[in-house]
Amino acid sequence: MPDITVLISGSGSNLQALIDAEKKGELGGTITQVVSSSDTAYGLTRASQASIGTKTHILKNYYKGTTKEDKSEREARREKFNEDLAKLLINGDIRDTPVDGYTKPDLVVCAGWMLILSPTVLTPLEKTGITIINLHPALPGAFDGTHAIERAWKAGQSGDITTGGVMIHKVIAEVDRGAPVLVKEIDLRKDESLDDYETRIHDLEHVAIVEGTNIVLKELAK
Ligand SMILES: Nc1nc2c(c(=O)[nH]1)N[C@@H](CN(C=O)c1ccc(C(=O)N[C@@H](CCC(=O)O)C(=O)O)cc1)CN2
Ligand SMILES: NCC(=O)N[C@@H]1O[C@H](COP(=O)([O-])[O-])[C@@H](O)[C@H]1O
Repeated sequence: MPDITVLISGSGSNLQALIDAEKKGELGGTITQVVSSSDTAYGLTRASQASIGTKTHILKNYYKGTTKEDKSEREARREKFNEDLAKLLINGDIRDTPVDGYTKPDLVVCAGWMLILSPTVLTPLEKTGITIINLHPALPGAFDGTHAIERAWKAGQSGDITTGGVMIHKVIAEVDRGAPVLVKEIDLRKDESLDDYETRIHDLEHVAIVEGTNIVLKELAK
């Protein structure tokens, strides 16, 4: 079975959907590690409870000793963060050679990973044959980036759009513009609260993340 690494930054409810699918024999791969950009992410607890190995890779640790005004220094630190993330995923640690016993993933799933992956990450992974996909809580070409759920809801309430949704897409340098793997639409309802819309979106995500991951895993098996 293909090995999967899941990238998270927060609650990990989509990671939990993948864990639950694997437990039920409904996931075409094995989640072998979870990498979090936050050391307080509840998703780390979910992974540990499922006996999945976890690692953290935290940008603020690279920024230590700098301030927001140190823009060029922080850009350099972020590049180092990205270089090390690529090594972490490929080698199992931020070293240059593979860790004994570590198996690199076939697929990386961004499930609420809230950092832009630069070419410094994407290029080495592509060269190593690792596919990366992402879950985004909006439709292709709409509301790229962060806070997409609230932005779509506001557009629905103002009547600008009548359909929202989620997608699983391949990850490329251009954020949220990679080829869609799976798109699921829902209606936007006038006078629906943001909380209620968000609940419907999350429910849809938990189906889409499993379905979309399985679609890609089937592609990889060809
Ligand atoms: N190169 C790519 N990287 C990532 C993609 C992608 O499609 N291409 N998808 C994202 C996930 N995501 C939306 O689905 C997303 C997450 C975060 C951001 C963003 O602007 N992050 C900021 C920090 C924001 C914050 O701290 O609140 C940043 O990285 O500086 C945009 C889109 C995963 N990465
Ligand atoms: N642009 C990326 C983005 O907004 N991702 C969103 O982060 C949440 C993670 O939830 P989770 O940690 O409970 O899985 C999900 O709603 C996901 O769509």
